[in-house]
Amino acid sequence: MTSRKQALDKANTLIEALPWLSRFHGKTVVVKYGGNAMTDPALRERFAQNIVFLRYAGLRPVVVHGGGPQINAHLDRLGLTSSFEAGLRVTTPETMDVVRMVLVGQVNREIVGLINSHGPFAVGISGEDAHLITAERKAAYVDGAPVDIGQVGEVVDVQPGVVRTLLDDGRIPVVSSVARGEDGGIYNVNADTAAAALAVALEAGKLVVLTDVEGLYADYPVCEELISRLTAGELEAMLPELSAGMVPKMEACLAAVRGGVPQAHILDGRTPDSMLLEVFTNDGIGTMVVAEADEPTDPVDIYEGEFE
Ligand SMILES: Nc1ncnc2c1ncn2[C@@H]1O[C@H](COP(=O)(O)OP(=O)(O)O)[C@@H](O)[C@H]1O
Ligand SMILES: CC(=O)N[C@@H](CCC(=O)OP(=O)(O)O)C(=O)O
Repeated sequence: MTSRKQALDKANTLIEALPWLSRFHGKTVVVKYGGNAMTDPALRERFAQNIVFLRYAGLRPVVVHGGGPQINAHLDRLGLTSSFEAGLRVTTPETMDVVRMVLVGQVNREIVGLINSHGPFAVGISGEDAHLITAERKAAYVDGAPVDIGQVGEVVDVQPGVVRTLLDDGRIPVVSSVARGEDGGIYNVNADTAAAALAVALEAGKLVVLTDVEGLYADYPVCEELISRLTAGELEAMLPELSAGMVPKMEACLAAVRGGVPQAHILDGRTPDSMLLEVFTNDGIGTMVVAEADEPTDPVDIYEGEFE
């Protein structure tokens, strides 16, 4: 039986969520779900519950998913290899076929299915649909020298109408990071980059990036100093030092806050309910990026501002 103390603790947790519920009610939250955070079935189910919880709590969640490990597994099965430059997959036409098939045909369907076991919410779309994401060939450099990374896309336009329509209809859009090109081509956009571009276009209240580390470490790969909060300027200064997958991730957070999204978060997708803890409790977890040092992120500051 639940003791009086346990019951009070539960009630206090719910009450603690109240100012956060008030602050984020009706706000769009773009959640980037990374391929490395999707590998455990129990965590995947928990992720779907968290997303549906956000929806019932009155937020407007949009999921943008990756699937790097799943693409790698499929390439392996086909006996194909691919390499990465500056955290981006070198994408030949043959690789592009696999990327599109795995992201749109497999990973997107799995996430939609998981969410829809809780109700008729999720609708899967590709960035190609209704001109949602338009990209052009991205120029890449390694040590200052240009390198050909093939059909990797740089986002040049986002038409978020289809996502807004789904949100207005109470749905949860689940978006694959494949984009159309104005040249008639198809482009492989890093999912962190796609999520940030969509968050800016939707004027989201928050970008949440779920991955397989606690957040951004100042001392990677030692991993003892987690950075809990940093400004866009501080992040920009760190970018040249970052390695591998963290490069597109942190560039995405920077682009989001510079594009007007008030806060961007890197959270550990291996921690059950990290999204709920981040959105609805006073416990800061992971790494938060804000535009300026004095950016108000506590709901109390917001109330004072509003009711003075
Ligand atoms: N400074 C850093 N702090 C944290 N992780 C880092 C850092 N630099 C590089 N990494 C690496 O980046 C990885 C996350 O990127 P990635 O593997 O692309 O994840 P995802 O599949 O979630 O997009 C981490 O697992 C970690 O190994
Ligand atoms: C250009 C580029 O690198 N695209 C990524 C798209 C998927 C992705 O971003 O997946 P994660 O979020 O799981 O890393 C790729 O081909 O792996």
